[in-house]
Amino acid sequence: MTNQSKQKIKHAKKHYPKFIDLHPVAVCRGIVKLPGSKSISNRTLLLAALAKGTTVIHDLLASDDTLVMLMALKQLGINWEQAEGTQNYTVHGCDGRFPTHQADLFMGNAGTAIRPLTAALAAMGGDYTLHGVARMHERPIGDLVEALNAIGTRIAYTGVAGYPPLHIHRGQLHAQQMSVRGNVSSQFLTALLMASPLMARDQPVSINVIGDLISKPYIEITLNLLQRFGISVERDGWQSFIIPAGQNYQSPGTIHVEGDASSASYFLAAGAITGGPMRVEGVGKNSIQGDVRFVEALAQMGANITMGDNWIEVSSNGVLKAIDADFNHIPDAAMTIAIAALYADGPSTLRNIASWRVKETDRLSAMATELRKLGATVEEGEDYLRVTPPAAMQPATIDTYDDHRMAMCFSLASLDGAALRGTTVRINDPQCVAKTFPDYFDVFAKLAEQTLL
Ligand SMILES: O=C(O)C1=C[C@@H](OP(=O)(O)O)[C@@H](O)[C@H](O)C1
Ligand SMILES: C=C(OP(=O)(O)O)C(=O)O
Repeated sequence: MTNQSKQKIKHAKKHYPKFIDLHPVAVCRGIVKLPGSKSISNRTLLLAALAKGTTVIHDLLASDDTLVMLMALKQLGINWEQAEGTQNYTVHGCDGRFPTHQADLFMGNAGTAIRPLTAALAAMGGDYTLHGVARMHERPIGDLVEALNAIGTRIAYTGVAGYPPLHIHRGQLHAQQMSVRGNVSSQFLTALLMASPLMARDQPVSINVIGDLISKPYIEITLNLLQRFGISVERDGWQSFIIPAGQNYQSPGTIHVEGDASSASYFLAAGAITGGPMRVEGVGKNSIQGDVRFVEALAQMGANITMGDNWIEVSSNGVLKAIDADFNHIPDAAMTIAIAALYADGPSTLRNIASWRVKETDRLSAMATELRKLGATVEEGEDYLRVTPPAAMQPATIDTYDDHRMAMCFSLASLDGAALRGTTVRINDPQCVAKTFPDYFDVFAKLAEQTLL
């Protein structure tokens, strides 16, 4: 990426100070209009770029993760325009072949950008470099690279084997059957699925999943969007997928991005903790995002949930029950449950969340460290977390590890001042929320204001 485009991404960031102090808030009630889904935005951008025809995307997420995808597509020769003053974009598809065959692409820390782009670029072949922030170079990508190189692509590690940066050369595809491990990140399977139509010209492509697949609902998002762009996939459960030969990406014309269900979790939890009612608009019972199932966990904790096609509302009597559940299907929203657990009537256990260790930071370790600062007793297992709420929460300075979800989650420790359960929290380096929700703290503050009116 050129210095100029790096500059643009930097300027797009909302600038928060070095820390934000949040004082106890009594009740959180009101209505929040959600920003667009990160998972849907980045998939849609890439599919629109690969499609034949022009796609108009409504309500794309404005954030670091989508900016790196937009800038990468531009460098790859894709023309797109943003309608002034809106989050609506027109993307002119390349019909399966990027016009530019040489590029140096900065991927920030966006898993939804680097993984699918690696697969698509490797399938086409060329001379491409993909790199990101320091943490991106610690996030595994080896399972994806191995799956692709085994059928003839040429992806090389330019740093540490198994991790970005990567250099993609021109390979020679000699097989149509891929195998990929699914237990580190579902994004590897998503990436192969998205690149498969580029390989299935004359023969079908098959993908076998080796071992367990984590984060399964994200594969449903991928399959749903592939279908909207004209690609049908045959499947045998979560074990194997076949992309029939001769299908090309076709623009659906117009596509609308739902609100982000993971971002919804902070407000929904706020309603459950303080009583609410709290409503989010932009996702509802018709959502294609697995993270809407976050409300099942809140319901299990005793909250009341109502849902329309495009909204979700949470209220409660302010008493939350402890929970012991498997959160493999909603790894991102599960972090919000770890904070809701501070307000529960006993110890809560979050199971099957080993993938937390390879995300924006080691989230199991970070979460345990920061929850303890508030006075909670925390047991950190290899793949689980047990949180025992403190008798009274202690004021704390929370470190965020350049992880947007750490910053957003811990804002909830300030809630329920009415019941004297919330505390003053200082959130260090809050600008990290720019990854998926650049004005999160403004929206959070407005909610507290709405409540006071
Ligand atoms: O495909 C996606 O859009 C995502 C998949 C999940 O990652 P893993 O499959 O690595 O758990 C999730 O944590 C990430 O925020 C987004
Ligand atoms: C894990 C996350 O991001 P990424 O898409 O970079 O994997 C996340 O947003 O919580």
